[in-house]
Amino acid sequence: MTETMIRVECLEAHYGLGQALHDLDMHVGKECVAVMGRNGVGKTTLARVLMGLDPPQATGSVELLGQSVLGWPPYRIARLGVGYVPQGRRLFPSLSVDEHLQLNSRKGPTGEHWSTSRVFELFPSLGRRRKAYGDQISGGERSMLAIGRALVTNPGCLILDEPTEGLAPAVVEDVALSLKELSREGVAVLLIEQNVRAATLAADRAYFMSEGRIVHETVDGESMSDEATLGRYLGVSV
Ligand SMILES: Nc1ncnc2c1ncn2[C@@H]1O[C@H](COP(=O)(O)OP(=O)(O)OP(=O)(O)O)[C@@H](O)[C@H]1O
Repeated sequence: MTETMIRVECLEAHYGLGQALHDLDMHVGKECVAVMGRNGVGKTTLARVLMGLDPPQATGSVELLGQSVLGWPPYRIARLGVGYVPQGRRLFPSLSVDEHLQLNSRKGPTGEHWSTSRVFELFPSLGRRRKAYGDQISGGERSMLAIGRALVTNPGCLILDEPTEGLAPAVVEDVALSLKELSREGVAVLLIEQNVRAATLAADRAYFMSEGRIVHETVDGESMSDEATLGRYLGVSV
């Protein structure tokens, strides 16, 4: 058992009177763990709670990199060494690709391993668009930039909300394998995914969510792309 980098206990989250998360427990060590589930089951809500984003309102316990962070503002959680790739990417139209990366580059819990040039090695097509602005790049390039922007903070823990959405299959594989590699380097990676291929390639194990609850957790040796599991929790066939 590796050191626990993300620990969630008895987590509940509400949007006003509506409850989106129920009694969630999960833990992530220096590994890549996928969170899977259909649309609307609460995956983004979980990411927002971990990052301190409001709404929703949350109760319970969230420990990131050894600190109890529930109630902390997002900037403080980011400074602790938690990288975040939001759904929708949140890029700035008036900043170039280069500027997005330069603004976020810093030494983090894992040192200075991820530089701008290493991001461009990972995503060569993004490197060819380095002078383009945030609103001039394709959906796939936006995903790559959002991931790169999180990587250059050299996070100890990385939370990604459907990072492969909109990416071509070959790039999905590159991203998934680089997330796996990242986890091998000691980063805790929480990968929210609906792309089964990406999750299977990147993650060591998976939690499946339904209606705001964790309804299944893969056990040692259990495949997360098992046909019955995917049919039951994602409604897809392989
Ligand atoms: N800002 C909000 N205000 C009120 N309810 C919300 C808000 N955001 C999400 N919800 C509700 O919370 C529940 C969980 O939504 P969430 O976005 O976390 O699901 P998800 O699994 O990430 O879905 P998707 O894969 O479609 O992004 C849904 O019922 C959704 O309608």
